[in-house]
Amino acid sequence: MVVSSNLGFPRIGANRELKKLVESYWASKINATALLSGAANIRASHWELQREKGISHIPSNDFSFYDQVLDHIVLFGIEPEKYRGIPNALDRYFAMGRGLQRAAEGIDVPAMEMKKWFDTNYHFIVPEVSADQTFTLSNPAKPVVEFLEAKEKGIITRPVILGPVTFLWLSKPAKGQSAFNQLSLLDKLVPVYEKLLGDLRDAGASWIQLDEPALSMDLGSDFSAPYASAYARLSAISGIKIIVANYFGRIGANIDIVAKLPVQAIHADLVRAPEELDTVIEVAKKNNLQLSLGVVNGRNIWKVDLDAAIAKVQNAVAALGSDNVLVAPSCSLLHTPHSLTAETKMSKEILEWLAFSSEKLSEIATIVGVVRGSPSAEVTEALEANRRANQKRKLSLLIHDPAVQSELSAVSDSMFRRESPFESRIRKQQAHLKLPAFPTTTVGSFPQTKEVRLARQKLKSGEWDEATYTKFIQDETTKCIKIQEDIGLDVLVHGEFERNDMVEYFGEQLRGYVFSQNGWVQSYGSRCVKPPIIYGDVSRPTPMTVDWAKFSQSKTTKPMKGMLTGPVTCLQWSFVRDDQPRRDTAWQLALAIRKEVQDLEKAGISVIQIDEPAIREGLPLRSTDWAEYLDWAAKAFLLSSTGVKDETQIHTHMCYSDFNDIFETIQKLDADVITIENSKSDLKLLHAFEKYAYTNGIGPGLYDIHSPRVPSTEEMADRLEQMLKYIKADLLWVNPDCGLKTRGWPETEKALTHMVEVAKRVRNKISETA
Ligand SMILES: CN1c2c(nc(N)[nH]c2=O)NC[C@@H]1CNc1ccc(C(=O)N[C@@H](CCC(=O)N[C@@H](CCC(=O)N[C@@H](CCC(=O)O)C(=O)O)C(=O)O)C(=O)O)cc1
Ligand SMILES: N[C@@H](CCS)C(=O)O
Ligand SMILES: [Zn+2]
Repeated sequence: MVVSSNLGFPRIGANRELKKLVESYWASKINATALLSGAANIRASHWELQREKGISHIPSNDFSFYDQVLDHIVLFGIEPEKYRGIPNALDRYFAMGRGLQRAAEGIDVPAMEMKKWFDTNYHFIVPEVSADQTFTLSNPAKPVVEFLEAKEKGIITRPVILGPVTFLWLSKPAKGQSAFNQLSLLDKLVPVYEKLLGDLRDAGASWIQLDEPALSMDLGSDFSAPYASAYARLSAISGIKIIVANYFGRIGANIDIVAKLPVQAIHADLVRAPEELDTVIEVAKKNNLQLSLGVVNGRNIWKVDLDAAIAKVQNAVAALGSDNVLVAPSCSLLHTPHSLTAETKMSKEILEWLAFSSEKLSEIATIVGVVRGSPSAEVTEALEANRRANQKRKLSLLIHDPAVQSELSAVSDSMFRRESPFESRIRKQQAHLKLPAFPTTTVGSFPQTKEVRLARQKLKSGEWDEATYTKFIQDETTKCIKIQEDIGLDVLVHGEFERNDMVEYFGEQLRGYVFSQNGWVQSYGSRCVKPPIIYGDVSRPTPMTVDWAKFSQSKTTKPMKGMLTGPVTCLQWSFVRDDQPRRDTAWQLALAIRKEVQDLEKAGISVIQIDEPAIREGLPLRSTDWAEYLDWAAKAFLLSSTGVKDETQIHTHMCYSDFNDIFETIQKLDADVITIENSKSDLKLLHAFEKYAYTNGIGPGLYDIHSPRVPSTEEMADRLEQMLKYIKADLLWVNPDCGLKTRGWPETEKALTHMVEVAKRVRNKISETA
């Protein structure tokens, strides 16, 4: 019988209960017991929900207090040395995620590096391994504990574990270690998996899901033998069935690796790679494998086309037999919100086109109900409702806007270029901005305190009127500007207090977008985002940020940056329509932002930052697809940014990624200044400058903003010294890694004071030696 299955459920809870629990624990408002029991309640309700929805293979160990990769670091006993002195296991765990500073106990540890999880907006903690690394299974082991927890509730789950090859592929050499082939550690890691799988079997598990999304990447033949040998050992464990899950992309040439895996089932992402259906069926048939078909999109929120999905499943059933087919989401549902239940305010017409995680489970159950034959009345009605909804979406008058389409077709080459090259622009800009050497700035946001968030909640609930809210935000902005002046920063920002989020805020003001009330998705740790939804052609009915920019500039004589989110980031961090190429949507966004940039310039704003933190994240997983993406993505940024005079200084900002791969594209964006994350990745970014002589202004972040830890002046001065080895002094800016919205005020002021002190020191040093 065809099996309904799930690869992972969003862990934050229907109303972000996990976020609230974890943050209360960090603030010492609840103790560990309350945290643990709250978490157990969340897990129980998710397992129950999946059972009610009719899912047979329900995942466990998809829950995490911070990040699933961090969980594996603990599971395999490879916490870096510097955290081992922290006595309490939970505090040690969180310290790795977010750093810990407890002066009284002499504890001062930074967070481990965080990176984007493949091409998603989820961030994972990067495991650190040394060439002589040893691994031990933690006791108790989290996957076993959570399996037993579900079993006690009568649910036999399918534990989800990150596969050994992907785990090592994601890891990096520990600090101080020179590069080595992490795969060489596989032989030492596999015994830990053997023990874990054996323990899970003894606990009563029959299926285990090993996630190997590295199979979506360009791996090369070096990976073939390690995959084969690791999985040969794991499949020798009797009494357990293994499903290897690939997601986020096509398997491509790695199909040769997959075909040799001696496991019981494979999962393929047929949303990202629909063209691979025949290939995976063939491989499954030849190798006597069960096949899990990822036919419901785990990365987007549109209702599935049930007929198309059913046809794919029927194909597989015809070839493999119904006992060998599983129906699944394309990837874990971690990347879509919990459920549509709370959406009471969205346009009914659009709401009907959507499916969040819970609704996706129903879609899976419906597919299975149909392919099993003799569908119930409920299944038949679900199928018909799906057909009606998708048909209505196709024909809806809300989607197409001829004005936007004609503007898009009128885009010309000159709209991708500034008037003059950087060398002459920067002279004109400097004549008017008169900035010192090593100008100091910040990336945009300042602490989004509880008060700021509550103010917005009061506005939403009607407790405050618009005028009261605006006055509150104006006061916050004014205070923030004064603080920056007191600290001595050179180019100021308004602090972004009026924004709930850097993408959602724009989504709320653009046509072609709707936003949800409760469509939260985990971004990292306890932090969530509510991606707005692009359902149609995008345009800007009225200026979006000009009033705030004018207000802020009026409060200071220093340059105030206009602050916008770039088109690729708006695209990447929204749920995007799937009925036209992403390029077209990005360029529509770019045209809207271009108008905003021009309006800011007209309003007297002479420095405008267009953030593109997600440009690297959008890079396709396979390098053969890079050139096409990079071309349209760079053009989207250029389209948004080049419609201004030479005198207007365009900044951009990037974070959360390894940028070495796209350095040439960063140069092509031709921003006058880029502030770019750098501090957590051990200055790896700077090595790119050995290859490429970057020609425009650049501020590699001097400190990590994800941790409440205050970096010392010396620490940042050292970093700046390092940077000077790679970057010409007259191009170098001094700034943090990213915006400060997640920080508190006390640490923000201290850290920025140290940072400005560093800039002053280096200016003095340079003028002494001149
Ligand atoms: C820069 N980053 C961003 C990414 N993606 C985005 N879409 N946006 C980003 O900024 N990806 C990469 C990184 C990830 N980094 C972060 C950093 C910080 C957050 C974050 O702080 N998220 C907030 C939610 C932000 C938000 O939308 N706030 C709203 C609603 C706030 C709220 O929860 N209100 C409460 C009431 C008030 C209260 O009690 O606090 C409620 O409704 O119950 C707002 O400000 O109005 C978070 O809290 O997680 C995300 C990604
Ligand atoms: N301007 C934004 C960029 C974050 S990536 C901020 O400062 O929060
Ligand atoms: Zn950033």
